[in-house]
Amino acid sequence: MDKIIIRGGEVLSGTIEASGAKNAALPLLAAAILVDGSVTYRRIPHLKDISTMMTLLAWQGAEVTYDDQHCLHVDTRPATKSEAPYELVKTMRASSLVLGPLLARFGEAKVSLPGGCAIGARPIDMHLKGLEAMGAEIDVEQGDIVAHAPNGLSGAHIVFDQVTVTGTENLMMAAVLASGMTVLDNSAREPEIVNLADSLRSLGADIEGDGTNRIVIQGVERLHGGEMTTIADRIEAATYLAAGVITGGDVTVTDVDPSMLEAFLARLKETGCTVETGEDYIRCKANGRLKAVDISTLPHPGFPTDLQAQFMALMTLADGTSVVRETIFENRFMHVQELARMGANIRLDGNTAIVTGCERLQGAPVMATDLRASASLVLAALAAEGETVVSRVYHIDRGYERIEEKLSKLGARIKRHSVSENWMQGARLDA
Ligand SMILES: CC(=O)N[C@H]1[C@@H](OP(=O)(O)OP(=O)(O)OC[C@H]2O[C@@H](n3ccc(=O)[nH]c3=O)[C@H](O)[C@@H]2O)O[C@H](CO)[C@@H](O)[C@@H]1O
Ligand SMILES: C=C(OP(=O)(O)O)C(=O)O
Repeated sequence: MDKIIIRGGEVLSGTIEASGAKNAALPLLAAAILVDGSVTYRRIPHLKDISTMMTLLAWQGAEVTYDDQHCLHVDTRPATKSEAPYELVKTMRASSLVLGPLLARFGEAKVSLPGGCAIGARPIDMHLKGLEAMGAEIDVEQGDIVAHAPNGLSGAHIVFDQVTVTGTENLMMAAVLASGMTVLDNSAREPEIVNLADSLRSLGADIEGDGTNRIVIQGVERLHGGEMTTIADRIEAATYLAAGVITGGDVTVTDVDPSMLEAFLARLKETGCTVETGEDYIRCKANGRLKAVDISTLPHPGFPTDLQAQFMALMTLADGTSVVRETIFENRFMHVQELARMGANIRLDGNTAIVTGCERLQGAPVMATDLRASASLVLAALAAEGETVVSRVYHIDRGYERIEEKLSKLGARIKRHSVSENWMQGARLDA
């Protein structure tokens, strides 16, 4: 288990490129199961969840080859297994994404249920209800979802009770090869869903309305091979912009479409930062102490839950009191206690955190508990006085490609140590 050591107090400035998005690349990779041909993937981030998905596809019998770190080829035509076993997918929440594609392709699937995680329950009942409406028979046996559609899937009208990102992706993929028309109402509108729909269309799928509440899919006989390119990781981009702002700096992230981050950038402007955007870049510059701003997480185009922890880190040093409301995940406040160890003043009340900005944070040993909670600790550490040691950084590695390298490029003093080394002796950055 690696640790990241940060000596705070450096003002970050400069320019970095956004990586491809984990949350877009995973559904694109799952979609390979539907394709009767070879798919070339571009801008695939080098992350643990991605290698888990590739291992799964290879285990099912697909040919998976790397061109370089960010480009790979997947051909699922040789695949014969319609399963996603626990041992292979237990660390990847997105394992449920292969359920729709496997069922569409093989008429059967056995997929290990994603467990709960630190941020809360991760139910998939709406995915299952949708697949049943399309003709599947589904049982849960010993932690696995066992699904059959011996006569194939048929189009259906599905109204989601609640906006679900993975649910929308799963049913959209299942519907692409189903017979007839599927209508998905109250669909999620995240940019990652548009990325998936665009990619599937380029391989022959008939999908309309992605990016809106209603998606209409007319099933087709087959998808042909081709290319899929992952969109920029908007959450990663926003995290680096926040790193600039929390240290009083000026950071530009390139290769990212700013329209994906409107809610976040609007709140950042309210804190008093200067935000400049171009077609494919975002620049944020701090102008003195941030002002406190309230946020409430919502499905896209609302403020993303995946940025709640990072925004809270900014608010720990803001002038005034901000109210942070989490409406998507009941337990996504694991960072609060760790931020408190660094001197933050945060009171929890149900799904709301009341953050009273303080003058300074102090470095401390802290523990990462989930992906974005870890990012918030890194942000706090960059602004804190002294040294912070963040342990359990495997959480960060699920979503941030080369984080030390990127932050170092912006001027941060950050280093990774593996516990196999004597990190207590070798870790200090003040040499
Ligand atoms: C709407 C939303 O912001 N979704 C976030 C969610 O996506 P993810 O796809 O993981 O989760 P969903 O969008 O499906 O879940 C949204 C909400 O619906 C509930 N639910 C979902 C499916 C289901 O069958 N039954 C059910 O009750 C969940 O408990 C949650 O409260 O986590 C990802 C990782 O942090 C984020 O990138 C997504 O932005
Ligand atoms: C929690 C996240 O991912 P996952 O759904 O893979 O757990 C995230 O991307 O913030």
